[in-house]
Amino acid sequence: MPVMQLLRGAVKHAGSGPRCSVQRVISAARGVSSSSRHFGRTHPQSCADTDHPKVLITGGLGQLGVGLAKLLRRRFGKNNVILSDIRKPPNHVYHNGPFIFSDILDSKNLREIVVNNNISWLVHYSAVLSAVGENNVALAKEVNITGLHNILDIAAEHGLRLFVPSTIGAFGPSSPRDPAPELCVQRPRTIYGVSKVHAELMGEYYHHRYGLDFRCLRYPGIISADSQPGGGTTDYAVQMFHAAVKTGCFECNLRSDTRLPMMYIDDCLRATLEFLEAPAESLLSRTYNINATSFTPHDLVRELQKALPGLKITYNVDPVLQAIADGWPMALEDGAAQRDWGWKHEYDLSELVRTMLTHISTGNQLAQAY
Ligand SMILES: NC(=O)C1=CN([C@@H]2O[C@H](COP(=O)(O)OP(=O)(O)OC[C@H]3O[C@@H](n4cnc5c(N)ncnc54)[C@H](O)[C@@H]3O)[C@@H](O)[C@H]2O)C=CC1
Ligand SMILES: CC(=O)[C@H](N)C(=O)O
Repeated sequence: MPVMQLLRGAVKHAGSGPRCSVQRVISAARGVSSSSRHFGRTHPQSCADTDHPKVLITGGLGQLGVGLAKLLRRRFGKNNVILSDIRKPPNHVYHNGPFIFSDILDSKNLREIVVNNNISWLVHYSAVLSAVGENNVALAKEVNITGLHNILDIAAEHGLRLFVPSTIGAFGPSSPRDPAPELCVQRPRTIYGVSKVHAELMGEYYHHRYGLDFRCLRYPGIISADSQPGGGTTDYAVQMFHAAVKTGCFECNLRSDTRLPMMYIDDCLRATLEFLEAPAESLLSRTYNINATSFTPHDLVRELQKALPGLKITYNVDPVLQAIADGWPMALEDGAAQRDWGWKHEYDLSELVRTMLTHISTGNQLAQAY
């Protein structure tokens, strides 16, 4: 495909987009002049492959961002990974590496951050999750859809490698549930799910149309010990661990037989890094399922009671959350991720429970010691 034709397409796109200017695309195109780097169809390695990438993480103060920053900083160097969010970071985060304020709805500010810091990889974690989204649809639309549009445009203009997580919530009641394949009917009934299907499709469109190095993993519910979940349907599982250790009792808001795909945070973050580092030519797809374990509240209680026999659980089902969970898959089919970039999970339910209990108990002992 002649480069000029592609650039014309890019300029046309920029002119019609709400926040793109032709000037910016022309500047991007200048960087392309000797090859079809940014908007070409050749799907190039968009970061400096011989160097460490310079990574920006949006929404970095949520359940996943701080852990990912820690992992990426170990690999690429502390100053090459910038966390950002619209909230004030706790002291330990502030002192552990670069942090800046960034509202993804402010595309000018976002663009400045990308340019001034020479960003080459963007991990887009900002989002409003399923439970909060059903409570505030307008906010979910703004953050998950308008915010994503800003991110896509900036990533395409500046030739970034862009990672956007999707979720089990991108499937719905009419999707196959056990397991959900990579490609199937996706008709979610939450604004969160709809926005994530939109993100998958828009990212893939930008990849095919402009050569954006878009990468997307559908995460299961993530279980972590030292970061709190941000308002999702799978939050009960993380809360149950903390309550089990601290008080010995817990009221669960999902039915005891609700089976959902879950993953320990270390598996999730490792998957993200391995996928980000995978050579572009090995990726036959741009959106992959990843799977680890699946359990019900009842399974989790049984496993926890092996270590904490006195644990008492009651059920007070939230009908909104239950309806969401009932429309989600019980497991994800992740053969393509295994085949294309070598994905393999490490934590099954018993290993996950053992690790979580160790972390939470140690954290509590340390907290008591101070
Ligand atoms: N935690 C989980 O179980 C799963 C998470 N994911 C996805 O992974 C990503 C990260 O998830 P979590 O860390 O759990 O989310 P979270 O809800 O804990 O954190 C999201 C962060 O986004 C920030 N944010 C909200 N509005 C913003 C704005 N306008 N500008 C910049 N930041 C803004 C919030 O302040 C918050 O720190 C999300 O995209 C989520 O959909 C997908 C599947 C499972
Ligand atoms: C599975 C997710 O995407 C998230 N944890 C939620 O429950 O909304």
